[in-house]
Amino acid sequence: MKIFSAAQLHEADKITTQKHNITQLDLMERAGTQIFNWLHGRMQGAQVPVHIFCGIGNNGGDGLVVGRMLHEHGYNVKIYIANFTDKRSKCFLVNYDRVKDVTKNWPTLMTSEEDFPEISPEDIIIDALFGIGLNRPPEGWVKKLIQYINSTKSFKLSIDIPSGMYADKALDDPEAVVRANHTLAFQAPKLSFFLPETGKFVPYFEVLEIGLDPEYLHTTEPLAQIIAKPEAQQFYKQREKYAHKGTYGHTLVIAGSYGKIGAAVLSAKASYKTGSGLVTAFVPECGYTVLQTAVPEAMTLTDKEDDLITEIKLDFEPSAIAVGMGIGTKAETVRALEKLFTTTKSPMVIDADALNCISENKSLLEKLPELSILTPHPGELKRLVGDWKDDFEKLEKTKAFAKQHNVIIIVKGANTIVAIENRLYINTTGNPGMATGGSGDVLSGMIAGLLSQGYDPLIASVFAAYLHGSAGNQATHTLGFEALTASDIVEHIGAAFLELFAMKQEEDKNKNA
Ligand SMILES: NC(=O)C1=CN([C@@H]2O[C@H](COP(=O)(O)OP(=O)(O)OC[C@H]3O[C@@H](n4cnc5c(N)ncnc54)[C@H](O)[C@@H]3O)[C@@H](O)[C@H]2O)[C@@H](O)CC1
Ligand SMILES: Nc1ncnc2c1ncn2[C@@H]1O[C@H](COP(=O)(O)OP(=O)(O)O)[C@@H](O)[C@H]1O
Ligand SMILES: [K+]
Repeated sequence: MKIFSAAQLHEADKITTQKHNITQLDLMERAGTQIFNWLHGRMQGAQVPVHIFCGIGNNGGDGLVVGRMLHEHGYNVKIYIANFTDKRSKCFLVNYDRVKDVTKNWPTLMTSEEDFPEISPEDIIIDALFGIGLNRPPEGWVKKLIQYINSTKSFKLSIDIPSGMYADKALDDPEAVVRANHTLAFQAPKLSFFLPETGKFVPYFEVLEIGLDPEYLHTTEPLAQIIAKPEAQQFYKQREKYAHKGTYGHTLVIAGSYGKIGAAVLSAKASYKTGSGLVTAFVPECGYTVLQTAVPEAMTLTDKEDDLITEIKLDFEPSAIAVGMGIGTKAETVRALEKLFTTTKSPMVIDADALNCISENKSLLEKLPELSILTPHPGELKRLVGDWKDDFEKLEKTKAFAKQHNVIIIVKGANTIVAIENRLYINTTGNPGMATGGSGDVLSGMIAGLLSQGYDPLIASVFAAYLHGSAGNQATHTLGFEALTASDIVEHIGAAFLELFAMKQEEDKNKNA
């Protein structure tokens, strides 16, 4: 699914009305009807008071359509207009009159704090104050209205976007955003829903199709793409009946130092669990017995040094490499990395301390093989690309860096984001239980495992991020969040693959019935 900017959505709106011979008003009616259907399906006529707060733009217009329909279906609905200016949109005005025609009363106009209505905790609030047309932070009594709405215990449903938030830029005032329990977004989610500073205002959302011109949506380069199950299913490559272990590549995991050999264990296991045919771990001498015991399936090569990696000597050509987990940043290790970068032809995942080595020795950047996959968490990213003022600037800097150095960057976090050239892919799986030591090591092993099987670097990145989050989700079914560890993510990689097609099997069964 694609994510569009506010400007693109307004353009889609315009093109849809021109090409499909419908009016803006028809589109608003469709949008309002979708919201009404959503509510009606859940409320089934319940007489819970519904308070709809409308602004004076098209978001307010949507609120008026919903209010009229709720009234027509016998609901207990009250409509308020936050009349912060007289410059009302045309469609707003038509629907304002339609409400009067149906209810025989004008909606309640609010022009100051004195007009705020009483709201009981069990009432429902619909927030139609501002949509994607917000162009400055809400101020004065309108900000107070938002704070008043937030102070109630009522269930709050935002139309299109929580009022006070922008679709594609940073928040001006976090005190002036509706704290929606749920958001119903038209046609596509907004980029701000997925970034830590703004996403916290959108704990749950659903997308409602309103039939915008498919050609425009299909051909327009989006701000970002969402990777959910339908996309992930398309990435999967079926294993062949006559395959042998050589068919699925030989992954090399270069990881560990004294006290951090576990990083190599997790990564090597994750590569195998993701389907790599063979896995070799390259570790300092002190890791030999640990590896051979903890991952008997893996072959182990060791450095000549006991407690760190100083020279990577191999007796085979790996089909993919994951390097950096727990290796430290000592000068000898940096030299070993430099040699690896300049001599290897294998696709590579560069993680953790290898990234820190690069940050401290920027000349290494020029030596990175094309389309290497860098997997920084936010701290490592900052050291690579410099500080940012907000999440949106972080993404811009990340894209610029990826383009300049011809690499893929995986920005890890609650919504892991993959950047390549000017494009962004946003992962949708994962949970806060995965904020636990070693879970990143598992991800690098998984990416390398997919690379080894011949997945191209971009697909390996987005697919591994998806499967990693999905494995974490599967693990929570029996463990919850707190008890989840990186090893549990590894143990549930199989379940993540199975889950990928669980629905499909159900559908096939139904088809055959
Ligand atoms: N293609 C689409 O996406 C469609 C969008 N529709 C709705 O239209 C919305 C966008 O409508 P609009 O562009 O009219 O914008 P909004 O309804 O978001 O409101 C913008 C209005 O509020 C004013 N305003 C902005 N910031 C303000 C502030 N801080 N204080 C006071 N006034 C402020 C603006 O000057 C403008 O008059 C969408 O979010 C959606 O709800 C639907 O009606 C139909 C189709
Ligand atoms: N709140 C969260 N929701 C979803 N995924 C998360 C969350 N926190 C962390 N993760 C995932 O866990 C991994 C953590 O990686 P990292 O910080 O490198 O851990 P470590 O260095 O301990 O291996 C990343 O893949 C990240 O996306
Ligand atoms: K809104």
